[in-house]
Amino acid sequence: MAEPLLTLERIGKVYGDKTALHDVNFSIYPGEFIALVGMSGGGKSTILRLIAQLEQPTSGQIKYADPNMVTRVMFQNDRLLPWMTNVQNLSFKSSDKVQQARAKAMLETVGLQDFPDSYPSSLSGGQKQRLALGRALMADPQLLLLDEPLGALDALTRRKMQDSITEICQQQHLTTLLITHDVEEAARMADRVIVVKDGTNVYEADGAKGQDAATIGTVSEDVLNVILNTPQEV
Ligand SMILES: Nc1ncnc2c1ncn2[C@@H]1O[C@H](COP(=O)(O)OP(=O)(O)OP(=O)(O)O)[C@@H](O)[C@H]1O
Repeated sequence: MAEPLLTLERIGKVYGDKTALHDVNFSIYPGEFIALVGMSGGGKSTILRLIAQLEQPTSGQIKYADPNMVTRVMFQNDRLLPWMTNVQNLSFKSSDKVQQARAKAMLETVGLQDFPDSYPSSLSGGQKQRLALGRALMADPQLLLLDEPLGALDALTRRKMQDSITEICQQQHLTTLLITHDVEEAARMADRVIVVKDGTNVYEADGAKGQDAATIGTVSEDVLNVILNTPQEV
């Protein structure tokens, strides 16, 4: 197996008198799609912020294969720039021809090639998230972090976006970490599903990416049981 892109070792995070994380341990390997699932308040977003180096752990360490690893985060809120056109949101109005060509190609990758010159306000919720994904990918991240990116979408759009994101991540050979409350989403999209509960990773299952509905259902049920009832130490 390849060397991990990063490894969390005995990670703890304390805010004042609140322990958000204690003893989190897992590795992320190149090219894999991991989903972190669990109930609200379990510590998923804190893990993501530590991996993105937006905050430092209180104890333990994160070992990065490349200390200058490029990460990008995609949030539920698209954070697009409303005064720029769609293509400008990707090129940041760069006059560099290569950057402009990359932005156009990226619009195609995320399925928005027909709307380069309109503004984000004219896009649907799903399309805005596609553009936000494209913007994150413009940085060529070694690790893509998805923080509940589909949480605000209606059920049908959400389903379509799950498939699109999985496909794009696979095509681009991205390493991806998804945070979601939605156990079925995790099972459908991920190679590996990690359950985070009460500040620690309590369970891990193979995901059902690219598999049939029955397999997705079995994985979801298994993971849901752990979240609701029967924690086991990894
Ligand atoms: N900046 C902070 N200051 C104080 N407590 C915090 C801070 N950030 C997180 N916490 C606490 O740490 C715990 C874990 O929060 P975290 O947001 O990581 O959980 P989560 O699983 O991502 O939840 P959600 O799914 O609701 O985002 C919670 O009890 C939360 O209140």
